[in-house]
Amino acid sequence: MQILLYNELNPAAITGFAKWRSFMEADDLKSADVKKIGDNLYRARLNRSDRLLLAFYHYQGERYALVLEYLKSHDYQGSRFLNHGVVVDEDKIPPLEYLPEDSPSLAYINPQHGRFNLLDKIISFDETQQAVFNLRPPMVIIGSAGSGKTALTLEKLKACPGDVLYVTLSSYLVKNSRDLYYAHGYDNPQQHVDFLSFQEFLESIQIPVGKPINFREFADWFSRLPRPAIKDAHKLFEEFKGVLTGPSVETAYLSREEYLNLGIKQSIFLEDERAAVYDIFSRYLTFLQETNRYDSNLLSHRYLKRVEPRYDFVVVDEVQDLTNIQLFLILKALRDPTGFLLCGDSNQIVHPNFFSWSKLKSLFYTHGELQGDTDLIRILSTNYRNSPQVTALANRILLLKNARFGAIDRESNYLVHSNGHVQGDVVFLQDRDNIRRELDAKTRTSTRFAVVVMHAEQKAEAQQHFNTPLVFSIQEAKGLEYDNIILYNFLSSEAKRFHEISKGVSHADLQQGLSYARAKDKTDKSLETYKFYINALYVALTRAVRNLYWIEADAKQRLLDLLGLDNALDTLNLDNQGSSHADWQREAHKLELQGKQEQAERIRREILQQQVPDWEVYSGATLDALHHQAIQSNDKKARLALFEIALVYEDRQFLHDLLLAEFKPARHPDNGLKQLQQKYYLPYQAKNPVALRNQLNKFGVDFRNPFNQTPLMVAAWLGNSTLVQELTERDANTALIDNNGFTAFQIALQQASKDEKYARQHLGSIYQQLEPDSLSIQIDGRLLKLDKSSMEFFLLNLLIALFYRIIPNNLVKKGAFTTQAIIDAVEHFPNNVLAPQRKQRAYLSSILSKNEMSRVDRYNRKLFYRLRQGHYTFNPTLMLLVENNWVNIYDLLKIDKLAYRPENMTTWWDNRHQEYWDNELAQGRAYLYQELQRVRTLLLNDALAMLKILCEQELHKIRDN
Ligand SMILES: Nc1ncnc2c1ncn2[C@@H]1O[C@H](COP(=O)(O)OP(=O)(O)OP(=O)(O)O)[C@@H](O)[C@H]1O
Repeated sequence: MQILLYNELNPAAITGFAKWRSFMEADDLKSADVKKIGDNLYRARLNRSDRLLLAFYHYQGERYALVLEYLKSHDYQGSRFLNHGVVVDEDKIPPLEYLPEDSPSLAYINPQHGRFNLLDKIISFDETQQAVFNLRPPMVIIGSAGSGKTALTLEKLKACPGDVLYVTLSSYLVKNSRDLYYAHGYDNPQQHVDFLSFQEFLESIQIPVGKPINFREFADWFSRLPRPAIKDAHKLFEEFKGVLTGPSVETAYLSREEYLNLGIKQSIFLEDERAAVYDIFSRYLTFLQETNRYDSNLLSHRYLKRVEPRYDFVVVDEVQDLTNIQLFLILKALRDPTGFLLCGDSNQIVHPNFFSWSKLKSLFYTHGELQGDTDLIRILSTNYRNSPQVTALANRILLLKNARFGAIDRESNYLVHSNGHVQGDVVFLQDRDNIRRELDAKTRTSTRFAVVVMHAEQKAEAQQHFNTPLVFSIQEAKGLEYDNIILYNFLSSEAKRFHEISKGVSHADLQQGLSYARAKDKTDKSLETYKFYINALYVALTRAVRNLYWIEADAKQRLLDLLGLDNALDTLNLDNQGSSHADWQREAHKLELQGKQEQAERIRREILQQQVPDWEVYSGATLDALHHQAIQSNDKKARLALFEIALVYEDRQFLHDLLLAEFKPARHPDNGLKQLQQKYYLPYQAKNPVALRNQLNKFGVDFRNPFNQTPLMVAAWLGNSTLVQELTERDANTALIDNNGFTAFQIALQQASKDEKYARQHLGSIYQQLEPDSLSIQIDGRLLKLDKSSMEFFLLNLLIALFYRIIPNNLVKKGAFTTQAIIDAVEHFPNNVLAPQRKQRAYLSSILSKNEMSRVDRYNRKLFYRLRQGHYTFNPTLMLLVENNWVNIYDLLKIDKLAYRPENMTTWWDNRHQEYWDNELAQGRAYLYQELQRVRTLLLNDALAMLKILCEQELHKIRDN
């Protein structure tokens, strides 16, 4: 057997490793003392106290033992791979006698290299990947889709200490990469990583005023222009982004003269159209201003003055999707201008954005600190995702592109080898009724088949034949992957253009391989547009992991022949393909995260047949209306509803109002609670929650009950870990809030802080599922993402959860949150939720004071305001991103709702001495309001004074000139 070692392990530091290794290599399991402790997880004994964790795999007939972790002194508790709290009773486990027969196989193992890397899965880098991994930044990694760029960059990122940024355009990719980085409990105290979308990166410099403009809004505005000389909104939008505002880093946008003088290959519009384009562009600038929208290129240019160097290392993924100015802005955030790694694939550009690797290089040499001929670029050419059959076809497209247009630059000039661990097929089909019917009938309910067309307008036609909700235009398909892709009339819809593209190219040209030569016709004005069509085709078919079903009405097109597709089948026989309800729910969720709302909604409507509940959900305005109706008019139904809400949210004011209105049940909240349980919450406590599952299927996983709670919130409230698990598997949204402003996670923290049994028995098993990845906050007008791995994330969530419970009783003494209150709240939290060192008084006090808003500290998140010594409340200017809206913390948590709970009283509705305490608390609340207002005024005055100084400086400058 062969032994591979996790790349972060140092064998020299593992006592007894060499001896143990020799036992394993000789397949002597007995001497190596191996015992199975989990799913493909084994422990081996090195000596009396130290252990190794391993897993077995095979690859190409060979067996491998992969050493994952070195556990000193039986430290199973500290393992990344074991559930915290797990007890491994070694004496009770028999030693392993034979190697497991069913060990999983790996897609690839590099026999030259005794190491492996680990993200969500084991990765053994091939020689090229390994060579890149060993390089020092700066570097640029180019590779086809599925060549391991993201995997490699993330591994590279882990090796960089300090403040690190991972940034890319798509927020879905950001989430994915973040999950890969933290997979299997990865933790690196040497670095602080921000995972940001480009939009978030802009917001982290300063939250812009207004909203970013998107194509839909642009097209809407454009359609209202009186008789514009240019008709194509999409093309214009691309020109504005890619030509007028994107490329230059010196000016925000090209002047009319500069634009009119652009070379023939620098614009997608002909010379005689450009004056009209510029006229529309001028109006576009006014439109942006008038509607409070911003263009991210123009904003990037403005932010060049504002961005500060704050990162030691930056990774930019999918760099080809960014414009020069956007990239330039990102790199200006570097402390050392050479600390970057960019990766991308110019063949995947489906916008005419004039990107080329050589232009990118010149950006660094002209504006960056790079000198001479630093060899920045590395190419990855093995594909680990697509089947060899799909890769072979993709390669022919690259050859054709090269033969027709020449190399755009040397760096885009490479073919791809398939790793070949998945096999598939390319099936070329005639566009006939029987074929479409067969495909539709067999695949319409499968999440593994998607239809791709060239233009958005073609989707309607495709949808007449294919009933799957998974129909995408090429713009939408970018970044997606499916086992099977149906390419529908991709060429026939643009037959003329593809005919142009294939003109003058022969089979012999494609035999010659790639050559680095310029395009045959240098004045070819349509090059950039054609490049878009050929790239679109490349992107479309590389979405197929295994099989491609390519249907064309005109199967005799020259380009098809060049690709070796000369014999279209006119019959097809497929096996029935179908996916489960849960698969479709997951698919809808995934598409939603990727911003593909249209397809996600179709899945929900047509496949999941989701409905909107027929009951009223009370929150915000509907709750106010209910209150009015219940109290002002003698409406029994409304009174009962308000009573139930009072019980759910422990709202003393509502209860009080109902008592005054002589609603009798309000005198006996305990009876009311019992009925409430029966009426609403029993399904959540059932062992086999059939009724609840029916509701989930009917209304979706995040439906709201009348009290504005989602099923996940209720499950968290009850501490029902089986249900939390089931809901998380159905992708329940952890970011939603109830009427208290609490997420399911905060509800669990609140319960655990007041109930020892809950904390000990339930919190540990639901915590990770409920915990959102991060919390976005706004401080000093800038976005900050508090990652869940940080203590600030934990503390802020905890204090939000404790707000209504802790603050009132302290406020009557003019106090707020104290370290002691936090210690009491987390006392029974298990160690996997909060490590013992994080429960220590000194540590908790240091986190509170480090994040006090006036404290000078590089990592101060300014979360808290010190009301008096040892007493903290939230910074009054703190904003949180809640359900996609920025909300001030004191609009989320309402000071008016604070209610005093005397310690000697057993229930929250006990109203003895209420008047006295209400009075006391009213004074406390007035004090808190006053204090917060004072802080806001101080900050405002400071800001005004600063503004005055800046204005005066500017005035002086103007006068001096
Ligand atoms: N050496 C390897 N051995 C096995 N699997 C690998 C290897 N390198 C990459 N992979 C896997 O191949 C898949 C594609 O990798 P990755 O997503 O990093 O590619 P990419 O180049 O970023 O693709 P895209 O441009 O489409 O985003 C991933 O599942 C990754 O784990």
